[in-house]
Amino acid sequence: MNRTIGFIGCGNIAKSLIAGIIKSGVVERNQVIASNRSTPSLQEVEEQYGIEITTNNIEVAKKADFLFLTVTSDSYEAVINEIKESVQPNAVIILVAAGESIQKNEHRFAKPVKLVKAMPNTPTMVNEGVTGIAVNQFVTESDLEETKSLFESFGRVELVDESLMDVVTAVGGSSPAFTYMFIEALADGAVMYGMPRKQAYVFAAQAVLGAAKMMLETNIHPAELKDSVCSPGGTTIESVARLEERGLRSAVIEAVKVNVEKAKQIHG
Ligand SMILES: NC(=O)C1=CN([C@@H]2O[C@H](COP(=O)(O)OP(=O)(O)OC[C@H]3O[C@@H](n4cnc5c(N)ncnc54)[C@H](O)[C@@H]3O)[C@@H](O)[C@H]2O)C=CC1
Ligand SMILES: O=C(O)[C@@H]1CCC=N1
Repeated sequence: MNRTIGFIGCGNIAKSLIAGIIKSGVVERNQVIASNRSTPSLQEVEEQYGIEITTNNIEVAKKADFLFLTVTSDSYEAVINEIKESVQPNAVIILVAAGESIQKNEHRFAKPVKLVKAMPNTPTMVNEGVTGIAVNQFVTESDLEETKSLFESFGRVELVDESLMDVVTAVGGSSPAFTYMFIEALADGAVMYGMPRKQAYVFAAQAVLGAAKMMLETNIHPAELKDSVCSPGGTTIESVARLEERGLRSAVIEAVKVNVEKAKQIHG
């Protein structure tokens, strides 16, 4: 891709996206530039990925064909006011922050700009991301194709109606955190019975990875896949019954609910 990719804000999600982009080879290292308020995270990405770094947001805005706004939502207004006169007229600006809508940010730019609302997740770093995207009316078909191939270079992409973006935040953006909690708990159980912790993490993480892959590759309903693990009179159904008793499913559904409510609060 003969494009410059810019990041304003170089925290956790920017670092995951930069890793995904560089590892995929979709652009060369010298086609990626990132800015941040402070330097430690910039030095980290410079050392690890050899990209260009700066503490000057305007420099990034001037250079970027694809401009990721990877600061948290409380900095959006200030950052947009700082850069809005410097962005390239044809730049595609990618809003990554939870609760930041296309409409709110069109008002901030106060001129026609190509806006993409994107909600990625950190597994982007290892080429297994999932990103939901929605676009405004100034994004052309070819911009959309390029944007999709950028995100596809490090994972899956789903085009969604913007009204579903807070749900994407919960089920795609935040859910790796819930999954790590599940993996950790599974490993804790194994450690309780004497398994070395390192080995317990291998079993727990690989089982989660394998189960997810099996579902995506076979398209079999998760209930059917679960049933095929539960041998009659066996061990698994004992655990399934206990997880139901302790409300695993309703706890997870509640987790999605509070996530969506929080995003709505950020919308204002
Ligand atoms: N962490 C994640 O897994 C995901 C995060 N997001 C969204 O991305 C946004 C950023 O999240 P994180 O990366 O987790 O936060 P973070 O706190 O790790 O990164 C934000 C970075 O922006 C920098 N920053 C703040 N104000 C700035 C300014 N005026 N100019 C330049 N840099 C500035 C901070 O120094 C920090 O390094 C959030 O709004 C979040 O909703 C979206 C998807 C996944
Ligand atoms: O915690 C957050 O607000 C962001 C959104 C998705 C993942 N992290």
